[in-house]
Amino acid sequence: MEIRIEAHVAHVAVSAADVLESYIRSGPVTLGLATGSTPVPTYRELIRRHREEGLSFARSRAFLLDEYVGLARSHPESYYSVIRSEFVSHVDLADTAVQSPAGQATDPEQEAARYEAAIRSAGGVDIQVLGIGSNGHIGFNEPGEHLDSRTHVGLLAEQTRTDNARFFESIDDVPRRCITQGLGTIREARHLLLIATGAAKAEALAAALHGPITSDCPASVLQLHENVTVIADKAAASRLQRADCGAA
Ligand SMILES: N[C@@H]1[C@@H](O)[C@H](O)[C@@H](COP(=O)(O)O)O[C@@H]1O
Repeated sequence: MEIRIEAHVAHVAVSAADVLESYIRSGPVTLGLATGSTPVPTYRELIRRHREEGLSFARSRAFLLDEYVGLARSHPESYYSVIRSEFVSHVDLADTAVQSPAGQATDPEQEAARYEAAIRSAGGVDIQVLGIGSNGHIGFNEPGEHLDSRTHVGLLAEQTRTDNARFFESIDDVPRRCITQGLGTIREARHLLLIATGAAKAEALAAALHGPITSDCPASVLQLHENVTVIADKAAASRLQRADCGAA
């Protein structure tokens, strides 16, 4: 596992964009994209490189990690909409090349199985961007999730609904269910790129990287993967062990 600790969020974005750019330039690539606020500066940096440096996504395709159940795709907070407004619509990544679970499917369980199969038949994800929830979730795999789980319908933890209420008018508008790639699905990506910024992530990041591998902290499955890059700002890294901080 490589851990990079950067002084500022802007440096985190540059560092994460560097990792992604090396894949994007290398040929056809399948990106795993995350939503949430953490990767937004990284996406902005990639958009800048597209506009100013000719970075092309024409040979890329992408799968999203997760989606709320019950929100129409047209809802501004559906992850289908968010990834387009924050990233995809600003670069030459074809809209049809970006897949996500359909949160309004009449049978969400069947949709989860379809999405899992779609990722597999595309040959899997080359590089998966991940954020981390303040409770240690990745995707929407909440504490208690089986470490080998596949794409499934899940319930959002109350902590997650509280954290995400800022994107909605009130907490009552935050969906209670989701379709998320499972921890086993995420672990099959060939490279995991976890981005963490801000003091609110410090506890969860330390538990994920240094604590026991346990479903109490879903992000601890990163310790089971051979190719992981963690990029954090100083605030998020403040609880990491001294050796990691010294290596930065
Ligand atoms: N499902 C998403 C995750 O994919 C994201 O990584 C995490 C952290 O979000 P943020 O980056 O906004 O802190 O929670 C959200 O609910």
